[in-house]
Amino acid sequence: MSQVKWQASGLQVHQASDVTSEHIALEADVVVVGSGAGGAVTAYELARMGKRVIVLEAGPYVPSQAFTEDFTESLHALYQDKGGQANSSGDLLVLQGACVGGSTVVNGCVCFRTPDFILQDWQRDFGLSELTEAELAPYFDEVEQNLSVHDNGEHEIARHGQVIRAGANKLGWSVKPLRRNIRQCGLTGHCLSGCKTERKQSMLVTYLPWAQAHGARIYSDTRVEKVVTEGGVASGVEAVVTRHDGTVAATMTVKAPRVVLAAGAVQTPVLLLKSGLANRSGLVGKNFACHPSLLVAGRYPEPIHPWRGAMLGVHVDEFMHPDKGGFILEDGGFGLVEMTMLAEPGTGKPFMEYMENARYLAGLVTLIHDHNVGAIEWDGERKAINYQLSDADFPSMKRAIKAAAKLHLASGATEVYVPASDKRVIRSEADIDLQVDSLENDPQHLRMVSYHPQGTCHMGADPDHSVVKANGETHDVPGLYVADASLLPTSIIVNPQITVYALATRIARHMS
Ligand SMILES: Cc1cc2nc3c(=O)[nH]c(=O)nc-3n(C[C@H](O)[C@H](O)[C@H](O)COP(=O)(O)OP(=O)(O)OC[C@H]3O[C@@H](n4cnc5c(N)ncnc54)[C@H](O)[C@@H]3O)c2cc1C
Repeated sequence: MSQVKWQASGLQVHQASDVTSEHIALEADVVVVGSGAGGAVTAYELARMGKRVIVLEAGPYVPSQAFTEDFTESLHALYQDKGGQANSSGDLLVLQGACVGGSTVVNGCVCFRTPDFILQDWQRDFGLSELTEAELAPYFDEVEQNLSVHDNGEHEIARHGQVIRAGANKLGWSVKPLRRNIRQCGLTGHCLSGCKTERKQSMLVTYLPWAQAHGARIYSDTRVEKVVTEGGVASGVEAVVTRHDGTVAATMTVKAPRVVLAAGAVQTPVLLLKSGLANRSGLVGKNFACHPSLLVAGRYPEPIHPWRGAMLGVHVDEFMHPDKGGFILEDGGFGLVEMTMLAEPGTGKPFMEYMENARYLAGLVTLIHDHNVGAIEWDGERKAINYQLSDADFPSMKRAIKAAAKLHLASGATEVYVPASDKRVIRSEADIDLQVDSLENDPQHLRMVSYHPQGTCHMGADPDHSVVKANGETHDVPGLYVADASLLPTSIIVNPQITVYALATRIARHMS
C-alpha cells in the first residue's frame, strides 16, 4: 500500500489494490475506525491540531464519478451487507452506508439539531449535565456552516412536498422546509445513491479531503477486527485488508495511543464485544434504538412523479414533542426501486397496478421517538440486530400512520397505503381508525426501515450504567473513544447526522 493513485475527486485513498506486502505495520497518534459522520469529523479535527491520524474504513472507496444513480447498484456498491442488513425477525431493514464517507454518502441530507428536550432528558437521566443547548450551539453553528446547511428554497420543494405542505396548511399543522447540507442541489432526487455531482456535502467531499490536506492517511477495504490494549490502556488496532473479490490482501496493525471507534451504531459495539473491552456496565450493544420508519404512500388524482426534484422538501413538526405524539413526518420522494422496497405493493396483479400508478404517488416518511429496547449481539461469528418495535412505541407508530393518512387525505389523495402485510387502503377519514386501530404489533406485520441506528455504546456519567463519558472516552479503557451514533443515550426523533458531527467535533476538541 505504498503507492496510491490520485483520484479525480481529489481524495487519495490507500486501497486493497495498492497492497504490495502481506502485512502492513503503521504508527500514528490517533487511529480512527470508520470514515462516516463521526470518523471523518474526528479525523479532520485531530489532523488539523497536528496529530498524525490514520483512518481505517472497511468499505470500498467509490469516487463520486462512479455513482450510478441506479439504486439497486448503489445498494450493492455503497451499503452495509449490500443493502440487506436487517433485524433478526426480518421486518426491519437497517440501512447503513459502508464505503469511504459512510452513511453520509448515501443519506438524504436532512439536517436537524438535537432537540433541546432530548438534551434535557440526557442531562437529567444520564448525568450529562455539560451537554446543554448552549454548550453545543457553537459546534452546531460550525458544522452547519462547514456543510452549507440551509433551509430548502422554494425550488427545492418538489411537487410531492408542495401538495403535502398545502394539506398541512389546510389542517393548521406546523409545516416547515427541511434543512439540508447541499450546495446548489441539482434536484435529481438520487441522494440515496450518492451525489454524482458532489453537491451533497457528505464526508467524502468535505471533512475527509480536509483531513487529508492536514496529513491524515485514509485506508479503504480495511476492516478493524480488534482493539488492542497494553496495561489496560488503548494501544492500537488489528485489521484485515480485503480485495473486492473477498480474498485477503494483507493484515494490518496500527500502533496508536488513541483509538477512536466510529464504525456506526451496529459495528462499533461488535468491535468492542469482539475485543472484550469497555463493557463493565454490560451495556455494550444494548440500548439500541433506530427510529423505525414507515413509508406511507398516498395516491393523488394528478401525477406527482415522486422521483422528480429534491428528495426531501418539507416536514411536519406539529407532533414532535413526546407530549404531542413523539413523531415527525417528512415528505419523501422516491424512485421505483425504493417504492417496492418500502411499501407493501403485493404480488401479481396488485403489484402491477401499484407500479402502473407510481407516478400518482407521494410519500410520507414517519420517524418516531422509539425506546432503546434493542441489542446488537455477536456470537463469535456473526452479528445479530435484535430489535422488535416495543409495545410502548406501537401507539406512537399508529398515531404517526393516522397523521400521515389524515395529511394525505387533506392534501387531496384518494387512497392511502399502509405498509402492512395485510393490504390496508384508507379512502376516507372514517377509514383511518378502522384500518389503523386493528394493526397488531406482530413481527412481520409492518414493513419498517431504519436509517438511524443509535445508542449502542451510550454516553453517561455513571460507569456502571453507560459505556462512555460525555467526552467520548470509554469509562473503562483510557485512550479508547467512541465518536459515532452509538453515543446517543436515547433516540432523538430527528435525523441524527448533525448531532453526530457536533458531538464528534466536541470529542476531538476535548481529547488530550
Ligand atoms: C439511506 C440513509 C439515509 C439517511 N438520511 C439521513 C438524513 O437525511 N439526515 C440525517 O441526519 N441522517 C441520515 N441518515 C443517517 C446518518 O447518515 C447517520 O446517522 C450517520 O452517518 C451516522 O454516523 P456514524 O459515524 O455513526 O456512522 P456511518 O456514517 O455509518 O459510518 C460508519 C463507517 O464505519 C465503517 N465501518 C464499520 N465497521 C468497520 C470496521 N470494523 N472497520 C473499519 N470501518 C468500519 C462503515 O463501513 C461506515 O463507512 C441516513 C442514513 C442512511 C443509511
